[in-house]
Amino acid sequence: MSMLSAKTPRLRGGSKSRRRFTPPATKAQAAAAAGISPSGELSQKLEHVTLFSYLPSPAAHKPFGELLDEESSGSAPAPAPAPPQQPAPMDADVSMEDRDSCILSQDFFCTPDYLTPPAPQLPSGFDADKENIPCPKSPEKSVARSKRYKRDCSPKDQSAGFLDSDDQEIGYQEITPVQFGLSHDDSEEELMAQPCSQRRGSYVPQSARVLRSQVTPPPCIKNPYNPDPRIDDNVFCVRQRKSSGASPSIGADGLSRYRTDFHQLEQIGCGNFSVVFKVLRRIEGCLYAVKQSIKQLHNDMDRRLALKEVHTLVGLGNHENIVGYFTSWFETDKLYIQMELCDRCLSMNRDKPLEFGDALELLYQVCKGLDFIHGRGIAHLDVKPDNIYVKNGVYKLGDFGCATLIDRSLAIEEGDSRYMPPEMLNDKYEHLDKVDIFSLGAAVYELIRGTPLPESGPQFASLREGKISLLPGHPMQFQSLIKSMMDPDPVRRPSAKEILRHPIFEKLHNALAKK
Ligand SMILES: Nc1ncnc2c1ncn2[C@@H]1O[C@H](COP(=O)(O)OP(=O)(O)OP(=O)(O)O)[C@@H](O)[C@H]1O
Ligand SMILES: [Mg+2]
Repeated sequence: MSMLSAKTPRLRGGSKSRRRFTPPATKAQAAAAAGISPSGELSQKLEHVTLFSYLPSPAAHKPFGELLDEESSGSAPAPAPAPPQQPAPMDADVSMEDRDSCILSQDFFCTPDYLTPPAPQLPSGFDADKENIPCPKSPEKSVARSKRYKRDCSPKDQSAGFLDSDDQEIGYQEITPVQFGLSHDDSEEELMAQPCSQRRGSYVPQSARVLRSQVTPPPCIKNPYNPDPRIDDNVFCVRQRKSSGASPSIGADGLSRYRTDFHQLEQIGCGNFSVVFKVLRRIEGCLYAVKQSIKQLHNDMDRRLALKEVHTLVGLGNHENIVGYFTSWFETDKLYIQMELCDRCLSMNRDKPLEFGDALELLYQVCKGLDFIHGRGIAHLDVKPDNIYVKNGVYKLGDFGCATLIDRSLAIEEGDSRYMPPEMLNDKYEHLDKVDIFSLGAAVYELIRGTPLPESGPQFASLREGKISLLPGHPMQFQSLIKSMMDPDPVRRPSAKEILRHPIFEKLHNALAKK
């Protein structure tokens, strides 16, 4: 009986859905690795975050709204008598979680959202009836990576995608965003400022708003050692219309780090969870890609899930065939990841089938990337043309949002079902490295044929039974390699290392050796 007939393949809300599986026996380890335990990674990975223990006063634990109530009514209840000194709770996990959430909501996300006003702005005729006091809206719960939807975010629709996401946050937070002085390279900030300036009940003090309106982001500085022809020289000519005073430090006091450090050029991509922009780092005069989460990450769990990608990239280190990582930070409840800028991803120009030479090169280089990550005990789990980028002819694996440990000690999140092997559909996770091999085989197969892989139906099933159509114009040796990568049995699929040693790459090896 084939693996597929053992269990009907499930469709997960379309090809883009992801499922999360946490092995019951390893949940505690997963939590520890996610930084929930006292020895978790979070404190080590985020340079500016210190997860030390605050010993907050009872007031410090009060919800923001309650503190506002007390201040505004001027009748803060007398503080409760100090409780007798209690020994620290024995449940280390619980206490650590408390401490984390305390830090995460203040120190960690040092953004305008968390500025505490000197007094709330109450409507006139306030009658001291507490129930009538306007409070900030409660955050809506969101799940970082479970609700997948793909918005129309073609690179042409750049501003729409960006403003749309910002509108959401403005609408929800009722906060005046950073308003830089408007210079002609900042039309986007100008647009952001408009709806907010008309809002009532902002929780940002007037003085802070005035200060921000006088701040202009630092200019972009040309780097003479990096004459990048992709950068339009006009970017460097933008003059500051207003003086910002000590502009280099403005990122630290709640002002936008993104806008302070980067000049946004254009949107270059969009996934189910993120929008990616081509940016110029002002101080360096160099181009980067900055990936910004679409959804606001309101709660700790969302933020930890989003950080998985960052932690994987940091854990992996550098490799030519893995997209380069620089830094990351949270801002307005979104995660920003600064990465190496690539020219495009492979799903662009998909209408033109990949030629044999290019397919071979692609297979070889991505296998080198996979061999590197598998060697470090990590599986990508979302290998597909969308997540393979090209830069100067070099193929790079990106989007580590689904990556996990091969030993299954972390939660497993499935990637795009079009490239998913049969064992994943049957909840068999014993050979996670071979999941990547199947997905790469399927991606190359799709790119060679030039037609999208099915999301369901008989063709979807037969591909997972090892029945792949002939690829005219491609050597049989190559076709059988692709077929072996898509073998229904993960054990029979070659490893990345074995693929790299395949005789078909001999010519490539020789060419490389001659260089
Ligand atoms: N470093 C980069 N350089 C150039 N383009 C990039 C880069 N990173 C991402 N992109 C583009 O942005 C798109 C979306 O990025 P990414 O896949 O990381 O987002 P995602 O929301 O995690 O996607 P998914 O829907 O696959 O989960 C990519 O398909 C690619 O076109
Ligand atoms: Mg992606």
